[in-house]
Amino acid sequence: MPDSAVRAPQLTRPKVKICGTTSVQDAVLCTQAGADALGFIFAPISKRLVSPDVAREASLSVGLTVARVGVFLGQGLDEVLRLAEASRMSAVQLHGALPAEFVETAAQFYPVLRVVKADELSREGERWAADPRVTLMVDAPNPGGGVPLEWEALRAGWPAGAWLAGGLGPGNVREAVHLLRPSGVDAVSRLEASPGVKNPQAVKAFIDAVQGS
Ligand SMILES: O=C(O)c1ccccc1NCC(=O)[C@H](O)[C@H](O)COP(=O)(O)O
Repeated sequence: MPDSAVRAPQLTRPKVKICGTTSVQDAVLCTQAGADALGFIFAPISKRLVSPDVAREASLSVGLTVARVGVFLGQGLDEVLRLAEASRMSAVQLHGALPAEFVETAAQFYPVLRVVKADELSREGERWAADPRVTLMVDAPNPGGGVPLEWEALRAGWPAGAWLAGGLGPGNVREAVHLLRPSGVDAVSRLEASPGVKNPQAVKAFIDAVQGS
């Protein structure tokens, strides 16, 4: 059966989040290329770690309509909220094994992009389905690792509204969007010249590919 016979056509294109912003210059570059959201990584283990001061300046440089998402892994709630506030984030992205209460409390302050692994999707999808403050994002086990997921295997249980990350780039994002119809896509590794530094051509090609999908 052709794909068009089993799925309604997507009426709106997925939002595009470009992660790992470490400079004002790259924040402006991604915004001008058409990004809907920029990710700023505050997880200390990341090779794309950004300081709150730079994130704040970048956040204030991109105008009203671009979301600024603070990315956290292995950090306490106090630290998440403190860094998000200091750097003028408009949302938080929470990785790792966390109790639902953690996510719930964070959602009282910021919209949450809750990152889950493929095998957590069903349980977490049910948990947050009725909560508009929490959006699920499915990512590879190693965030920022540039490794794509098995999209076909995700199709059957894909929840409405979920976002997709993991090894997306200009060359494969159209296929992923076609298969899963995510509400948003997120990428970093395949859009960089080096860790933490964007490749302008790759950023533009990625956003253009999503907008044309
Ligand atoms: O990218 C990192 O270094 C990182 C480190 C720790 C936690 C999260 C991290 N990235 C989060 C993202 O949102 C990435 O864009 C996402 O994992 C996709 O990355 P990639 O597969 O490289 O496109």
